[in-house]
Amino acid sequence: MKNRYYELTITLNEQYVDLIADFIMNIYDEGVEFGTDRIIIRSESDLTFVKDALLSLQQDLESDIHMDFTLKEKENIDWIKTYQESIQPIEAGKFYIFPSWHAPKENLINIRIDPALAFGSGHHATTFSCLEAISDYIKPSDHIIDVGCGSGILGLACKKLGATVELCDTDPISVQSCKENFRLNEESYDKLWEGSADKAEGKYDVVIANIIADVLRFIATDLKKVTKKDGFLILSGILDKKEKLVQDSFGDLVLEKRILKDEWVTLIYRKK
Ligand SMILES: C[S@@+](CC[C@H](N)C(=O)[O-])C[C@H]1O[C@@H](n2cnc3c(N)ncnc32)[C@H](O)[C@@H]1O
Repeated sequence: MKNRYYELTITLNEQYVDLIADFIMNIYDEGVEFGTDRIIIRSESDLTFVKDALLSLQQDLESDIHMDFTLKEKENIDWIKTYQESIQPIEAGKFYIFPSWHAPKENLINIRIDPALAFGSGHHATTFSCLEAISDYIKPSDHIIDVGCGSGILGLACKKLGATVELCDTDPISVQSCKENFRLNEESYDKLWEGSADKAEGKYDVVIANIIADVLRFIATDLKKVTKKDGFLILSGILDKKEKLVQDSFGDLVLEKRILKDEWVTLIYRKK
């Protein structure tokens, strides 16, 4: 891609737009945009030849077609590069989350996630706090479930710490994205399904659910049921104004830790 491009604007009477457009398309057919009283052509090559051809057409026709020309040289923006530069890697707890176009980092546990349709790039406060909690709470011997896995980032983090990992999500796009991210990171999960915690068959040392407060309340019984005695629940996605409601639903457990980041709360419970 060149650093600059040319933009030729031809302003003319509306009734001649089609006629001149046909002529232009015969000599140049890339990057042509039509308006009611103007035609704009963009190219990385100099467009003076199009302007000259139109001037000589005007003379040959000896008609009253009047055209004004503006030929400008403009800066070319590499939108892909600009977009990629806007997605920066992050460090959360023991983890370094980075997109493919960045290099991994030494001395941290690397997780490669490319932005996609599923939630979970690590940039949101809820995912970030969960990654911190995972850094502190997950042991290699743990069997965990990531309920509402999105991109699979939290399950991947647990897998990288040596845990046995199951994941689920009610959204099929998330399930697909989770599969792709495990493949991208050359890791394998132990189980993955479309659906929620009610379809889980086992009991887990740690249950992780970063879902909004109302859903956490709705599936509270299932989340508690699949947690082993003395196991932990890492609950996130809770807006501070909804925290009390979630605490009410999980009041029969022991609240071990509370993390607040921006207006998002993460609660870590232990089942008695
Ligand atoms: C905020 S995202 C979290 C994604 C990822 N775990 C993270 O921490 O970045 C919440 C995910 O939960 C899923 N979800 C919503 N309701 C659910 C439910 N009842 N059971 C399982 N997953 C659910 C959504 O489809 C979404 O992918």
